[in-house]
Amino acid sequence: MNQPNIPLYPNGTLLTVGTHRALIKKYLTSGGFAQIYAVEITPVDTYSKSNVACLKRVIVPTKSGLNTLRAEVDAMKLLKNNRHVVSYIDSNAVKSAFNNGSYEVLLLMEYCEGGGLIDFMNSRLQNRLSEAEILNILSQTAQGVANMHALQPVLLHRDIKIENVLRSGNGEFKLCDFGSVCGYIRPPRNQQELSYVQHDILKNTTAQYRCPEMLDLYRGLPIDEKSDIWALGVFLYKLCYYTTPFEKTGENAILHSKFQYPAFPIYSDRLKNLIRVMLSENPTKRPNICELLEEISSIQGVPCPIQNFYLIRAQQLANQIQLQRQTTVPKIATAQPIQQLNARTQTMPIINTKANTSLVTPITVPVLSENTRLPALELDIKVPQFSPSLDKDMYMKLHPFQKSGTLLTPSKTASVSPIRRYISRSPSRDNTNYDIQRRRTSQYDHDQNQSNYMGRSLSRTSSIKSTSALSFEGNLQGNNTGDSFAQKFTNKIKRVVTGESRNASPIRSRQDTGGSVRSAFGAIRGAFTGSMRAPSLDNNTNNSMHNNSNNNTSRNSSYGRHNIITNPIKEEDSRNMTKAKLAKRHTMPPGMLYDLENLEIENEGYHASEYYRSHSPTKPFVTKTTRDNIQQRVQNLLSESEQPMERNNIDTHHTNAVSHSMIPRNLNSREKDSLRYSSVVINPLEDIGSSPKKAPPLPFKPHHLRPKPPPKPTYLSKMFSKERISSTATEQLVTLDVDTLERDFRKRFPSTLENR
Ligand SMILES: Nc1ncnc2c1ncn2[C@@H]1O[C@H](COP(=O)(O)OP(=O)(O)OP(=O)(O)O)[C@@H](O)[C@H]1O
Repeated sequence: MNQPNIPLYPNGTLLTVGTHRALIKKYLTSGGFAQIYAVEITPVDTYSKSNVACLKRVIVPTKSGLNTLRAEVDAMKLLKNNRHVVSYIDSNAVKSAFNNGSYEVLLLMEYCEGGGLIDFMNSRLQNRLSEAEILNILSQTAQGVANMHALQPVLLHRDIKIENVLRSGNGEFKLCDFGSVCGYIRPPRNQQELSYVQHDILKNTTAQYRCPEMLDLYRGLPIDEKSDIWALGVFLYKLCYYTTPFEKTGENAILHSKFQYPAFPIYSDRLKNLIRVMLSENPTKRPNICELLEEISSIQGVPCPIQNFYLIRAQQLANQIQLQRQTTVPKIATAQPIQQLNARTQTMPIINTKANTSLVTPITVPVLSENTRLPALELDIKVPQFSPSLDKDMYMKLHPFQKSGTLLTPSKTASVSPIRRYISRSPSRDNTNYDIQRRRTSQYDHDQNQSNYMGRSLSRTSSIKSTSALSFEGNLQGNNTGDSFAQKFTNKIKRVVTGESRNASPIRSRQDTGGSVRSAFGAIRGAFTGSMRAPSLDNNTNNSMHNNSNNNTSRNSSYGRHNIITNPIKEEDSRNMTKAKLAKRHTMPPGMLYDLENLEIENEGYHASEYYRSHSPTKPFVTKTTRDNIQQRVQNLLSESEQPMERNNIDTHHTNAVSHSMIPRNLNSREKDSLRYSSVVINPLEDIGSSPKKAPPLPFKPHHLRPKPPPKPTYLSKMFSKERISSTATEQLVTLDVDTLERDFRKRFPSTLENR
């Protein structure tokens, strides 16, 4: 849309804008599409209580242009009365008196006396912004963005940049220019859609702020909230260094997120790391807006200004599933409560950063509405603060979120950010900084603890701001043993879905390194499809709550075997699932997996992943046949590893650590050890059959240098006098006659037994 050359309104011009009258006081500037004026309005704006406002005048040459303007106005209406969004006051559209057939749109909004952020930055060319100032600006801008991302369906800004942040008279920063807003953009499914999306992106975004998935649509990734996070990353970089990270390097650098930090000015590693994670090439590795705000607040040492609405939604979803399960029988009863639930909104408290910390401003979180877009942060009811005087029964009746809301502690502790779990203190350009290994110790209870994690790569799966602030009902009762949120969340969801108690849940192991919010969703999906996650995938360990059959397995764990607790009923299923998952993991870029899986589910059989895999210029070309081959190979590997093998057949390609059952009996202990601990990285893409690598021949060890085996207990020498104990023999050990054992024990420790 090009701005036609039209004369400016002279000062003193009186206009009618919707229900307001506006008197032109001063022409301010012209944007790419608009003239901007300071005006005096009557009646005064109810939100700002001011009679000074800003008038944006846009000439729209065509009707389609009018639609674009309508989208901007609608977005502003949705985001009205938010502290960090330029607030909408009124608007109208009239036929233009200057250009035949064109329209003139007048948009009244809150006046930002402080001008643009760009002006503020220009005033600090010599004395660059301090880290505190940068964090303050970023936090306020991110809060504006959070208002958009909290909407359902989500609203993307798509043009976050320095130029689109303004400063109010009292120094607050506000997001403006909603002319590019849109919803989630699914990956285009054909060439036509692709051209359309490409054109739309070129038109509505700013080159330096475009994310990799916008530049390379063949990646088959959706354009979602993470594209705004990328733009915020560029925004943050520019706040620090007054230039964008890809200013000189261009598109190729954006595609692979290659950038450097200038030596000056000097900022903390933590801030630099924040830039790094926000500019992750893989959108799933970028924090969401809530996680971002949690981290910013943590660095600032203030409470996080918002609650993590993504988690709240997940909890609501879990609640709905529980409700659905409870009301499934009889079937007729299900429809009504679920519909009612969908139409409802849940009020959540939100803490204002700058306001008195005791003040709890409720945030309305829309509950899974299907078509309606609901405003995110409307003022609604207040949630009572929990105090000892609060009636316990009343507290128990509260919604779980209200309960957790009552436990919000606006102390420094609450500001501890879980994002630190996955942000390494030392900046690195490697995206693999996200260590998916879960930390087992208590990490985020205390500010002090934060220092313990300096320099460590921590899990990003835990994305809740603090256990005290957001923990679910069940978790509030237990002490925080350091299990990450993801684990608790997975357990919670699983319990919600299956109705089983925490103790009985097989996914409670501390060594469950696979737990994540995603796995929780997997559980939800499992509930929908009727297939819960395979227990063996959870890599559970010894669990005293398990039944006797499991105890045998867990006991084995002390002998260095994998601590996988298998469910005898589903063992076969779970093994198949493991194989399939392994095969799939090996054939796809990990970041794409989840999106593509979802995409295919959404598109009901439309194999978008196939399409994009075969068209992507940046990803290796993996056809279905190749993938099948790989899957086949991985399956072969798995089945081979289950077979006992002779030494000559042992292919160290196949395994990292050779299992006991694979070690032939006729080897001496040294040979066995060297086999057991030989570590070779599996490369599933390598053609296994073509070049089998054999274990290097072991050097001969003279007999006198070999360690002498310890003397065998008498009962063993009787029963297995000729053969060494095999792995199967351990089972027979357990079935040994008690009398024999006691006799042997008495012989070895006579006094102990006699004292009894
Ligand atoms: N509410 C406001 N208060 C004060 N100044 C404003 C306000 N809104 C806009 N401006 C000023 O006008 C400039 C242009 O506004 P805006 O970005 O909304 O117009 P635009 O035509 O969409 O511009 P572009 O598309 O080039 O970003 C802003 O950069 C800012 O300096």
